[in-house]
Order: sequence, then structure tokens, then C-alpha cells
Amino acid sequence: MTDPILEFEDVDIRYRTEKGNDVHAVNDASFSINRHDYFGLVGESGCGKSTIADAIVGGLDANGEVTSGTIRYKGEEIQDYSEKEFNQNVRWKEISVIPQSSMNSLDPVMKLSNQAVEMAKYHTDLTKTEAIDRLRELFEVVGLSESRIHDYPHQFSGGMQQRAIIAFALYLRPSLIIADEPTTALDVIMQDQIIDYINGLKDDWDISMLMITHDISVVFENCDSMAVMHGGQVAETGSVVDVYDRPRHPYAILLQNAFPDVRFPDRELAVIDGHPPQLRGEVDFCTFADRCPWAQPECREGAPDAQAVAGDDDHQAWCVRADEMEELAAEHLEPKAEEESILGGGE
Ligand SMILES: Nc1ncnc2c1ncn2[C@@H]1O[C@H](COP(=O)(O)OP(=O)(O)OP(=O)(O)O)[C@@H](O)[C@H]1O
Repeated sequence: MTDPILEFEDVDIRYRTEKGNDVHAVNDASFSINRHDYFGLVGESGCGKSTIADAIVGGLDANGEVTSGTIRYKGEEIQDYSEKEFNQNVRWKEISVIPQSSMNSLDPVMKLSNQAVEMAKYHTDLTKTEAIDRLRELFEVVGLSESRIHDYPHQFSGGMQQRAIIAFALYLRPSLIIADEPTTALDVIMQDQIIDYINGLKDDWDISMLMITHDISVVFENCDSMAVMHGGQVAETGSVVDVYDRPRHPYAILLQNAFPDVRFPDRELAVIDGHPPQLRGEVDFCTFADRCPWAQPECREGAPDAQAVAGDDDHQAWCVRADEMEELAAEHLEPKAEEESILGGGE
């Protein structure tokens, strides 16, 4: 039985612009994250991932707005919450964010211990000593020496700062953590370490995770379920097993061949030709149509509806040809069957 912690239902998000040529950044997006699940949101730059993350915590830019649809957190509609309601009821306490870079989220002129005390003062009844002790415990969780809790952020390397951010993200014991490209600013070794820390939390903490990335293999290796986005639309959603073994949206199919896969070290990485469209004005077409090898005229005559893949409502593809894709894309889908799976978290 599904037990959603966060539900996106037919959500549209717009950014107003001075010229009146609004950016329709997210269009009719639907997906749902179950309690205790790690959920991956994947897609290329500009497809709307951060906009979705910002909307969840009420952090859209001033010109951004959820113009229709519903965002439910633990069953409660939050899309129309005021700034005050988000601060009191949602941010940090319920949902915390690990941002792309720690630069903007740690106060550079305040010791980390004092930042913890401030956070505790605003949100909890902890004494100063208890507040610092809690940070000490969390430093241990993320592999930082507790002797560093009185340091300033600039005394830490990038990877250490990112781990400190994870400690702060856990500080108020939230139910959902949003990790928005949490390793982009780090070198490859640090990236692996941070992903390992995030992944390790799953065993010890009762949390759900929304992991945002452009790298589909990160999602396959670390998540339970996922959504693939393209050009402001959700293309496909389902368990990682479903999307990995039976992708049915052309973009999800081609994306798998565009990233390195340990099963096929010699495989040439495919390039997905073309660019996503500018999202100005009404998006009443499939935004992948111009790049899709299997597009037909009807793909440009209306935004696609969700199709349940093989009758499974938990696996959906927003493609008018979803039920033909197994046949149409056979050459892209074929090699998997005989090889070992790279799935990590979802099994
Ligand atoms: N404040 C804004 N005003 C106008 N357009 C915006 C604003 N913020 C974002 N956009 C546009 O909205 C679209 C979605 O942007 P968003 O940052 O959500 O994408 P993304 O998938 O998170 O990209 P990235 O991976 O590069 O962070 C893009 O076309 C972007 O240019």
C-alpha cells in the first residue's frame, strides 16, 4: 500500500517576466513520494527541477507562482501557504534542503555551534548545551570531527562544508530532505563520499529524500522511486526498477544510454540531439517532440496525458506512444535483460 509524504498533482508553476512573456517552468506535473522512500528527480539543466524543490518549501523567486494544481505534504495542501506558515510549519522542521552549494546556506560570520544554537532557539526547547550536543552528535553521523563544531564555515573544505550542511539539514529531525544536486560543487571523490553519507542516512534515520540530479545513474544507484523530467514536464515516474527495466518515455529511454553504466564500460555514450524548447507561453505540446525519434504530429497537438505502463498506476509515462515504445525502441532496450542490474537502493 502506498503511503505518500509528498504529492504533486497537476502542478503548474510560472515565472512572470517584465515583457509579459511568462516562463511556464513546470507544466501539469504529477508525482508522489512515499514515506521512507528515496525519490530521484532527474532531468537536464533548465527542465524545472529546482523550481519544483523551491515550490515545496515556499522558496520560489519573487516572480514565481504555483498557478494551479495541488502540493500536499502529509496530506495537507501547502501550495498556498504564506511565508510565515512555511517558516513555522514546514522549513527545516518538516522539510530541509541540502543545496547545490553550501556557500549561501551557512552564515560565514557565525561559528557553526552558534548557528545550531540559533536554530534550536527558534524551533525547539533545547538549552544551549543541548543544542550544541545535538550538533556534536550529528557531526559524528556525517563523519566530521566533533572538535570542529566551534569553527567558522570558511575553516572547512568544500566537502566538509557540505557534510556540515547535511548535519544542519538533519538538525530538527525533518521527515523529508531535499538534496538539490548536493555534490555539484565537489570533486569526484568528495561527490562519492557525500552520496554515501546521504545514502547511509536511510538505515538510521526515519526520513524520506527528494534527490535532485541531472545524472540518472545516481538515481538508479541510490533511490527507490523516481521521476524523469524534460522541458518543464514530467516524462515518466515509477519505481527505479520500473524505469530502469521498462522505460516507456522516449526521453527516459535515451537518457539511460547517455550516462556511463558499469555494466557496459566500453559502450559509447549516446548524445540526445537538439535542445529543450524555451518555455515561453502555453506548453500545449510534448516538450520532447522536437528531439524524439518517434514523434508524430499528434505529439505537437496537445500536452500528453499520463499512461499507466502495463496497467500499473504507479508506473506512468506521459507519451502518446507509451504502449508502443517497447517495440519502437527495442534496439535501445535490448541489452539490459542479460546483464547484471546497477540498481542500488530500490531493490
Ligand atoms: N526567477 C526566474 N524568472 C524567470 N525564469 C526563471 C526563474 N527561475 C528559473 N527560471 C526558468 O525556469 C526554468 C526552470 O529552471 P530550474 O532552475 O527550475 O531548472 P533546473 O532543472 O533546476 O536547472 P538546473 O539543473 O540548471 O538547476 C528555466 O527555463 C529557467 O531559466
